[in-house]
Amino acid sequence: MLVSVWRYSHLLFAICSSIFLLIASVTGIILAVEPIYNKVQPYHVSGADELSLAEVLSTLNQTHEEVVAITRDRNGFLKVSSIAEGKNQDFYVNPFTGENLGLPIEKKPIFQFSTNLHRSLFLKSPGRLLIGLASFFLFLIALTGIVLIAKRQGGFSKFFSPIVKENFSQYHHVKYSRITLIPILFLAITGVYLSLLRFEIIPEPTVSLEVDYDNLNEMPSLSLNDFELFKKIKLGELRELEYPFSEFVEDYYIIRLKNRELYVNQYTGEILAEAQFPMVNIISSWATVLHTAEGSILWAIVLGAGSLAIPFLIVTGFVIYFKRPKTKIKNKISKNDAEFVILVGTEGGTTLQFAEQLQKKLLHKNYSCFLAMMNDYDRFKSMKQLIVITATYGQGEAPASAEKFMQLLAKKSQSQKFQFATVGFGSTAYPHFCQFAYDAHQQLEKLDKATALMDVSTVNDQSFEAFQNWCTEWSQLQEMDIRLEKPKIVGNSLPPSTFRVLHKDELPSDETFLLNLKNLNGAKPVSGDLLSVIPKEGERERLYSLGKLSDNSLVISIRRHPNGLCSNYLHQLEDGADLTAKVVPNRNFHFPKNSKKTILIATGTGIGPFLGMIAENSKKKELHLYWGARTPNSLSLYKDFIEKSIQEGKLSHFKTAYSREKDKKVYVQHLIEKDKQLFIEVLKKGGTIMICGSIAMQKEVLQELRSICSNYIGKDLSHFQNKRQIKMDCY
Ligand SMILES: Cc1cc2nc3c(=O)[nH]c(=O)nc-3n(C[C@H](O)[C@H](O)[C@H](O)COP(=O)(O)O)c2cc1C
Repeated sequence: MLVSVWRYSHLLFAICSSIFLLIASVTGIILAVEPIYNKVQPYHVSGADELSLAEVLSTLNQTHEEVVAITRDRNGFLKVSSIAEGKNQDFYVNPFTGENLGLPIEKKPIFQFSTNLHRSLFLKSPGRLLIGLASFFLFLIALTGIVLIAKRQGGFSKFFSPIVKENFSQYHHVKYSRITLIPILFLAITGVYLSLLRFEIIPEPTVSLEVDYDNLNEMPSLSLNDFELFKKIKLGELRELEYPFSEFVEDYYIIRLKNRELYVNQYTGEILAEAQFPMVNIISSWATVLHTAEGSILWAIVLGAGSLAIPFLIVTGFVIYFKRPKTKIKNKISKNDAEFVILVGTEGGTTLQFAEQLQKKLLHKNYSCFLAMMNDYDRFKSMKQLIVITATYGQGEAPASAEKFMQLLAKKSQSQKFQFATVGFGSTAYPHFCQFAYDAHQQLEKLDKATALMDVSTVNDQSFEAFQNWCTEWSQLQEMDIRLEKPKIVGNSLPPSTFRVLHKDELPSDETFLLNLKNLNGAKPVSGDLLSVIPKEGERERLYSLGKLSDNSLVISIRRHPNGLCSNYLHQLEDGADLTAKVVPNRNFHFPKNSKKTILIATGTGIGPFLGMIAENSKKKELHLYWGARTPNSLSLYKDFIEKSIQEGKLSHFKTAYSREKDKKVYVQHLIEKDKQLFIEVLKKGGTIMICGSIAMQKEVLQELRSICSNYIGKDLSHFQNKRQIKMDCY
């Protein structure tokens, strides 16, 4: 079924029931305290459950005047009902000695109030019905939620794989719903069951036993201690025992155990009648225990946690929904009049905002442009150019608004020829980076009438820079000049800060330099974050990976391009000059705090963020650096730093691969192949591998890692990518 159907059902059920669920869960949290409060009362006598009924009854008969009934409650406390001096009395006893331990626990007013609100909202039957329905909705919410998590994680087998942190609400909504799923399901199912019982939709039969009064015997008259049955029944099995009403043989003991009821002759100890409780009664008893946690501190805590999670999940769920960018599309040109058709695949709505910028600019330049979701693929009579801009979800699957695209492509053929271009929005934090964009592109290539204008372009983490780069390339092919505006959604960078240039280190032969910067105000970046620089007003931003050498010293490693506007702008900055730039958080590429062993792989200027990570490795965790460059001369920029770090124990090993050494070309993937034992060990022990540099290198490295994983670990690389053991920042 379509993800959108599951998602809207999940939301609809939550909207219908949220108020009642909030009331039920808040009162549920209070009521989870009651069984704990009861259980800790001093009426428990350890070992008593092993006593036989015969032993307990003879002790009670000796110590108390006229016992009429005994009850063993779910806390394991034994309560005696007796008549003393003509008065009825209830009290707890020590089953070994018969000692009176105290009066029955009285329900506290707060628990009484919460119980009434929890069960019926103080509205009697209509209230009970509403709460019953809310439980049913909770069950449906949990079911649809399970499917949504499975779809999000890429299948039921990956249900508990680590979650990529997109934002607070989304991350914690999934995280806590997974943890509390079991108690929530139990609460929902047992809640529905108890409501059905209450409304007698599930009838609870009563057991009726028949005694053969014509054959009652008073002989042989035995003492209680000699009743075979009473010697066999342990106190732990007992629920309730009623004494005979009188001394007439027609009156008998009534005994209720966990699963059956018995009548027993008061003189001979013979069983007069016996019946198993019907299955419904046993299920009802379990449903009550599971719903109320009576008698179990542990289960009360588990249910309390489940109740506590419900308001949290309701709030974060609504935040996710309301924060979602709007996905309504406005078109001035009809689909059959447009030469340019932009189709969007989105789930969270952000990709649409990028596409809207492109549509806006095309319309502004008087090109006829139509924008729609990929699920609205149709015959577009005037289309000359198709632009597919799509996110990827699950494990490389289509987002909600593109789920029908592949089928529609096959169904609705265009009558004219057209060109197409595909842009994938995704995140390298996921194993199948932009997979759906590649799949859609491949499918389009198969159409007779369609010709690909360019290869698939990818945009990592909604990078406006990457999208703008694609747009520049695409518009040049159209002989247009399009400069996009940043969509509002791309606002997660911090406000601009001023950075003072402390020092510049240069290697002219490699056209590479290092800039040491000091942040004069504002942002506190972490190594791996990005520095966004706009070299000239109106120009697009360029991003550089930051390394944090100390609180006062940041570093970026830059390759100077002959006509590169930004690299030349940065290059001409002298020591002491100020630079205005923004820090863009890049949380998927921060140094993993909990990884005991980490391998860093970089080529060229990709080493920049790693310099910071090494400098910050004051705990001297095992850290390996693999670095690829053209010649050994390229190392001179970093040599001193690396040697010092090795001496200080901040870097464990350093290995280089040079691609332009006389007769042997070595690339980082060759080093990985050679050192595969280390890579196997790091992956197996939960360590992390971080990759920074060119996309081409990333491809080769991933290929090498993939074969190590399948040949030597017996697992797919995606297993480790899912566990966030592979982190990448490649460009
Ligand atoms: C549950 C989930 C699964 C994702 N799976 C992938 C994936 O397999 N490959 C990928 O490149 N990106 C994946 N992403 C990242 C999204 O494609 C990316 O954040 C995109 O910009 C979202 O665009 P949208 O807001 O238009 O839906 C996933 C995101 C989420 C929340």
